[in-house]
Amino acid sequence: MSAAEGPLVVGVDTSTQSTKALVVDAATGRIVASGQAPHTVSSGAGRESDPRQWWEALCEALHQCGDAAHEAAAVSIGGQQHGLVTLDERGEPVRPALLWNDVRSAPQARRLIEELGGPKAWAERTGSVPGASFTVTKWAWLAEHEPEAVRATKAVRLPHDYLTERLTGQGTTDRGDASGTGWWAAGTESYDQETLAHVGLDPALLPRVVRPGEVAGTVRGSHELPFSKGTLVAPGTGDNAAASLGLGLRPGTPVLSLGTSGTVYAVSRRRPADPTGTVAGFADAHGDWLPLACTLNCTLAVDRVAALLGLDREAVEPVTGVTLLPYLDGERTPNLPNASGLLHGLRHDTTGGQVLQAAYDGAVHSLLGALDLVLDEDADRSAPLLLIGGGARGAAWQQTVRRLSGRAVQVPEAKELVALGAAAQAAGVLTGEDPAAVARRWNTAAGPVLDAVERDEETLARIAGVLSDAAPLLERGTD
Ligand SMILES: Nc1ncnc2c1ncn2[C@@H]1O[C@H](COP(=O)(O)OP(=O)(O)O)[C@@H](O)[C@H]1O
Ligand SMILES: O=C(CO)[C@@H](O)[C@H](O)COP(=O)(O)O
Repeated sequence: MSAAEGPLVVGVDTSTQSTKALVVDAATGRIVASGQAPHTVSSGAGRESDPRQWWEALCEALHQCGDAAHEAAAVSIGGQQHGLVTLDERGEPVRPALLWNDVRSAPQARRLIEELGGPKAWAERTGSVPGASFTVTKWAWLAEHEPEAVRATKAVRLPHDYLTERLTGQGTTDRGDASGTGWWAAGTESYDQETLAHVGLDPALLPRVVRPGEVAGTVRGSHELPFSKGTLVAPGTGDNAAASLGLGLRPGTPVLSLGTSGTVYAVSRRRPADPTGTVAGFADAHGDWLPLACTLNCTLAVDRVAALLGLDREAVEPVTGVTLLPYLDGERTPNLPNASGLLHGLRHDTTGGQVLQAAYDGAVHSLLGALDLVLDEDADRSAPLLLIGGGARGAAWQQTVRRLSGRAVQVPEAKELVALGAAAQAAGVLTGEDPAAVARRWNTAAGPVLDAVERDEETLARIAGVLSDAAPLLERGTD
């Protein structure tokens, strides 16, 4: 391994299933060392994780990076969005964090939309119509179901804030992650006092919103971490905003991310406000906007179907009449929080491989339905879709996206774009450079382009038909 040409920076991705850390040469983008450690998520009624596990996973991932992490001059954390972290007066979690894919707060979401002016008013004020993923609905759920936990809460954080604060000792967040709470006003770029008062959350419990490019703090002395005391800490951001930095995205280029969540998004110069709620009007970590649609069921749901069938995830066969809506966790796009998975069209000659392909088709259909909605009128609709996230490595995912989108697909060779985006942000606070320009200099989006194929309109129409016909069942759920 040759010596680094520039200072070293650390980028972290603390997502739903694991925490990954990269030590990167800020001059070239070369990955000098990496580490990864898993987390557990509860199953059953909700989706929860103990934030202390994220910290332990961060320490483990950094230790795997060895001496390189110790030499780093700056660090930044990208993390799963929306999760509600409640801390007591000692900074310890009051209870496990409620995660983005916990749909128990769907009734609170409906109620808050109604009580605070309806969907259009919400979209104009906060950029988004909140669904069960948004932090504000989780806080309302907690107030209703565990008032003692709310009373014990002395600080409210998002997942990336929690880890950043454990590094610096200061409560901070950034505009990208704050925009997914539902209590951040997109027009004024500040906490929305009316919403906070309505849900009984004291603004003093919230972190300071650090500006893009500003230093959030420095690493305080810690025996657990390989960092040197005084290492700069960048603002960090939500994982989708971090990946958009990591790709060096310019406005109008579409991204499709296949991880625990499926997301489709693009950077925009215009502040989004979609009153249908399909597109969340997030801020990015850069000063622009990140209109985004998200599904709850992506790689984990399809892997679960493969496991049920006893098949390898690549063992797909072409489908004719089978439809599978893989809404194992309920769904957010379309907004069906009570839904469960639905299989239609089974015949004696249907094979397991066809059922598996139908699961991929169902997962991708939801994302592609939102693709045009996240793009500005002036976006280039023939540009290749950038395909990222763990699923982008899989041939079945790649072929399904190609066939159902009818677009060329580019698969960046860089695997960890969230962690790379965080590293680019860390490099930015160190050198004063624009982090997206850092990522472009690192050439992170480079990768093979798979040509466009004819769009499979028949499959898209069949899935849309089943979705529409099954609406009452999907809305009702199984309880
Ligand atoms: N080679 C592969 N082919 C298809 N899917 C893969 C491959 N490698 C990883 N995955 C999927 O990627 C997922 C993890 O993706 P990742 O983007 O890291 O998730 P998250 O950020 O939500 O924790 C796993 O659920 C797994 O199904
Ligand atoms: O809720 C959203 C976006 O709004 C999700 O994209 C989460 O941010 C979780 O991301 P992954 O763990 O799937 O990367």
